[in-house]
Amino acid sequence: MHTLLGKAAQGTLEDETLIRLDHISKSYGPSEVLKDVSLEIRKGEFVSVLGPSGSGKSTLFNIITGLVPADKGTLQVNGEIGYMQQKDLLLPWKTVLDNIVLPLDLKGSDKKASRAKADSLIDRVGLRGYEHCYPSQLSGGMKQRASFLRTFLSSGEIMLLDEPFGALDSITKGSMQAWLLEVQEALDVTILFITHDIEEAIFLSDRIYVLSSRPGVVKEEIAVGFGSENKRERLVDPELLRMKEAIKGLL
Ligand SMILES: Nc1ncnc2c1ncn2[C@@H]1O[C@H](COP(=O)(O)OP(=O)(O)OP(=O)(O)O)[C@@H](O)[C@H]1O
Repeated sequence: MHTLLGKAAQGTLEDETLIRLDHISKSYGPSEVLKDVSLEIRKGEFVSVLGPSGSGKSTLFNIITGLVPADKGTLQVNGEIGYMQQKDLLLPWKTVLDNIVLPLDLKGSDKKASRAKADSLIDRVGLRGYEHCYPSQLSGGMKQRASFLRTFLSSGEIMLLDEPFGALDSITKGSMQAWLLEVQEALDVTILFITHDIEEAIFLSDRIYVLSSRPGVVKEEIAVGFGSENKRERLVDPELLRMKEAIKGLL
C-alpha cells in the first residue's frame, strides 16, 4: 500500500479496499474542477464514476494514477493500477501483438515471456488471428480489446477505464459491455470505470458515484442491487428505467 498524498489518514486500508479517496479537491488556476470528492473501491467490484462532460472524471483518474497532483485530500492505493485512457493510443506502425506487449518491453521484461503471456490471453479478448495485423486493420471494438489487454498485462489487478466504449456504435458498444463483464470475471480484476452514459453505468456497475457538473461533487453513491447475479437481466428489468430517471434527476 502506498499513500500518494496528504499527511492525514495514512491508516492501513482494510484488505478489501484497493483505492480510497478522502476529500479530494482540484483546481486549474481559478477554475475548480473537483470539490471534496470521497470514494472507495473494494476488491472485485465494478464501480462507475458517472458525470456530465467536464465534471472532472478524467482529472479524478489522473489524480488516482499520480499523473496530476490533488490540491487537497488524501489518496490511498493498495495494488497496481492499469490506466486505459479514452483513446486507444495503439501505435499504427506496430502490430497488435507488439502494441500489447509494449509496456512490458519498455519495463525491460523478457521479450519471449511477454509474448507468450500475451498469446495466452489473445483468445480471451477475441483477437486470435489478428496478432500480426496493424491497428488500422482492426474494428473500433477490436482496438479497444487490444488496448484493454495491453493495460491488463502491464498492471494487473486494478483497472481504470476512461470511457472505453465512448466512440463505438451502439451495437458494438452493447457487445463490448457484455464482453467486459465476462472478462472481468475471468481475469479477476477490479474495475473503476468512467462514463457519461447512465444506462451503461447501471448495466455494468455494482456501485455508481454520480458527479455533478463542474466542479465535480459526489451527488450520490448508488448500490445497483437488482440483477446482481446476472447483470444481463438488468437490461429487461423495469427497475432500470426507474433508476435511470432517478439519476437523470440528479444531473
Ligand atoms: N491540464 C489542464 N489544465 C487546465 N484545465 C484542465 C486541464 N485538464 C482538464 N482541465 C479542465 O478541467 C475540466 C474537467 O476536465 P476532465 O477532462 O477531467 O472532465 P471529464 O468529466 O473527464 O470530461 P469529458 O467527459 O468531456 O471527458 C474541463 O473543463 C477541462 O477543460
